[in-house]
Amino acid sequence: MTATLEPVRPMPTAQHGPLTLTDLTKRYAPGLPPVVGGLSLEVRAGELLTLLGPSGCGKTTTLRLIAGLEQPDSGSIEILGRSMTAPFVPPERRGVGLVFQDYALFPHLSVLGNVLFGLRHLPRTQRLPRAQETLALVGLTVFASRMPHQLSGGQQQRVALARALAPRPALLLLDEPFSNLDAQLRHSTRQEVRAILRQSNTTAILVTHDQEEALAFSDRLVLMRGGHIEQIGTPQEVYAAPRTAFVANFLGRSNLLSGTASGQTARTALGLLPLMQSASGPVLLSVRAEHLAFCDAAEGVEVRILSREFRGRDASYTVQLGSQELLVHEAGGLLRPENNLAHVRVTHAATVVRELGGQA
Ligand SMILES: Nc1ncnc2c1ncn2[C@@H]1O[C@H](COP(=O)(O)OP(=O)(O)OP(=O)(O)O)[C@@H](O)[C@H]1O
Repeated sequence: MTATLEPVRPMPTAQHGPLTLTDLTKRYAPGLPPVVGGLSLEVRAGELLTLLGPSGCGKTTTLRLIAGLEQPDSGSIEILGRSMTAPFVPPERRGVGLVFQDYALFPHLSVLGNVLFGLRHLPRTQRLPRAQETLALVGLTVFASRMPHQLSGGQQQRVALARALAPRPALLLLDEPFSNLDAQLRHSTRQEVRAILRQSNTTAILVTHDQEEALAFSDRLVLMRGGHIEQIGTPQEVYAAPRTAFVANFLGRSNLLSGTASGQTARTALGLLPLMQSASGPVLLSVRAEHLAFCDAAEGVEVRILSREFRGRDASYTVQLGSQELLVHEAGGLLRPENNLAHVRVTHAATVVRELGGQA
């Protein structure tokens, strides 16, 4: 992976980002709630953005709308400042590359043939150099004459990536591209693809329902729920400061705890907790499972260990505090027996996910 790929398309200006979605709405059937409802989003040049959310929240539909494979009911899509929706621009004229989970390589064409296929619009003399340059970018030069079935899943996915990148799209759309790969290959392919996109300064949108993938891959992630954006931000921002109980639970494991806030602290069943943001009155707080720690009796509150699970790098304990069950993650082995009393304390400031007296 030593080659670089110079963009030939006009670089987006401050006014013309690679993609702007405004109030995008899509219903598959009249009368039913929209699958994508009033979604607005600005994607920045060279950004790796992830659409993350539970099954059926509208991720793939959003991607298909951007690609032109579906038409929105209302709202607009602009790519490099050009409207795709008024009038409707067909997929092949959008300058958008697509990579799907099933690679969709042509089985009867070699690796080089697959990459050349997407370059038919170029003058003949430019096609071969461009295909070779792109194969070098994805580290597959030595496999150019192989047939797809002679490659591993990860290599096939890199061919699919090369085929999508070769025309130098303004925007690359990746729909669950790693989900057909086993755990180890999935991890290494994800890292390789990320490095390739960075190196070619490609703007890309990844769809996934895998939170670990979204956290590792994205510059910003968009957490979707029921066709709308629940929260958008860098992975660190969204993980550290979930704005709603849904986000807190979807991204990582959180405990939701009620309390009474007064400025930067709240009184809860776990004692007086520091808060990430100030609030007053009744609140719902999120406390990450890894922000609860077992401790000596003098430092924490008493809980009963109900069950435990070994997870490799840590152990997960379900403990009972009064009528509430809490999740505690502890690094190291499976050290604590079930059905025993223990003590826990909170090690980090809690996040206010809802002020119960006022607005959400
Ligand atoms: N062609 C279609 N006709 C009717 N309903 C559809 C169609 N495509 C998707 N849907 C419905 O729209 C909703 C959103 O689907 P979509 O595929 O966008 O979700 P998703 O977030 O990508 O889910 P997943 O992670 O399971 O792929 C789902 O309820 C789905 O059943």
